[in-house]
Amino acid sequence: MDEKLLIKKAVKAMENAYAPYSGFKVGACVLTSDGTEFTGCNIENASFGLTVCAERVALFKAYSEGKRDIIALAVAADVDEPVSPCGACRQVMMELSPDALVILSNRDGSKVMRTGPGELLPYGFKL
Ligand SMILES: O=c1ccn([C@H]2C[C@H](O)[C@@H](CO)O2)c(=O)[nH]1
Ligand SMILES: [Zn+2]
Repeated sequence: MDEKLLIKKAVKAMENAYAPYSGFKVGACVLTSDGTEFTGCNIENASFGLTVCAERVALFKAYSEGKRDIIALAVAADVDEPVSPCGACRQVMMELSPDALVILSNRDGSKVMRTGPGELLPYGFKL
């Protein structure tokens, strides 16, 4: 797996962020076991609670195309330090991509953290 390339794609997806309210742009790129990639960006709404994060957009795109075997998820935001996913995305990652390598990046891939859903959400809720 080319982690650098996956980060690059997350950084690129950030450009499509629709974030007129927060100004906080995020991009994501999911990689599945057959090599397919799905990008995502955050999409905000005037009714703030309807906002969807970049991570969930990318994960939902993969699932909606029948690709569930997610091996990696790169996330990048337009900030100096690697982005930290919100609690909702951690919960979704735990269920939809439990074994994925999660790569968190800053705006240009110069600072990166490697983690996973289990580490991001210890004792996460399960049914
Ligand atoms: O990991 C994160 C953190 C935040 N956001 C989005 C949600 C909202 O549009 C904006 C500010 O919270 O950033 C993401 O997409 N992913
Ligand atoms: Zn989120």
